[in-house]
Amino acid sequence: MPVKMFGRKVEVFYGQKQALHGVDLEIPERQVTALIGPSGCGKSTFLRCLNRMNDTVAIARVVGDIRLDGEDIYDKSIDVVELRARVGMVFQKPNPFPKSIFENVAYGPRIHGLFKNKAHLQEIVETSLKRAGLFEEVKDRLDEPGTGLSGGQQQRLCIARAIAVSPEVILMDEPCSALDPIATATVEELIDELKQNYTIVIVTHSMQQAARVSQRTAMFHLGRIVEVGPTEKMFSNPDDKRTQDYITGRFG
Ligand SMILES: Nc1ncnc2c1ncn2[C@@H]1O[C@H](COP(=O)(O)OP(=O)(O)OP(=O)(O)O)[C@@H](O)[C@H]1O
Repeated sequence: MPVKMFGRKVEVFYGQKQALHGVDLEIPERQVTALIGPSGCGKSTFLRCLNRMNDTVAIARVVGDIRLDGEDIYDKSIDVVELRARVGMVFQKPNPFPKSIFENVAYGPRIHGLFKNKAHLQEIVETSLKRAGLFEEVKDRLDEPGTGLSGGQQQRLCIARAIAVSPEVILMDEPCSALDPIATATVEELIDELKQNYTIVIVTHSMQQAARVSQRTAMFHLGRIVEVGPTEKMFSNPDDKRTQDYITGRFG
């Protein structure tokens, strides 16, 4: 698999406190990479480096080399708005805008000027909702508020919103933690389908979820990656004792 993104010697500081220490990670194209590890080990911090979300945290400082298709995403020439369209994000808590279902998905294409005319915008919205596995459930009420959907539907709406700007990479920070088991299963199936077209990086606290949806897993501990490899191996025969202890529930 070609490498879509990589981080090399990534260090992140929040003020004086160092949250990541020399993290190296390659993200293969069109696969799902899971980031696991105990609370506070730096998973979300690393995820947020991949689309420069840490720029929004005043005290955060990122050091190291992070590349998308070989290009340094922290280079001065990089337009961060454009970067975040290429590397989209889905958050823990579904966060639809207080707008209609249609406008939630149309928002990105509107601000990025990605459509030729009204019919084209409609087509983008419909395709994105279909890819997010939500279209059939909402096609008759596209003008109703996105906030009126169920939690699982809202999260798929947020995935449709991310997809609408044709991202290459989708970052997901515990996307199912606010969902019930049925909605979680639907979103997990969706993630599995999405990897045909997108590179996905997911932070999860659920070992079962990491095992179900990812092909590659990176285990974080105290701001470092202690082990990374094919998910199957990580969960059946890990090399590092900390991985073994974590996946068997002995800590974290
Ligand atoms: N905005 C911030 N300001 C200060 N410290 C922060 C900030 N965000 C994260 N940290 C610290 O950085 C470290 C790593 O946090 P991070 O959220 O990346 O961990 P995590 O592995 O994603 O944890 P969790 O699984 O609990 O979400 C923690 O010690 C945390 O307290």
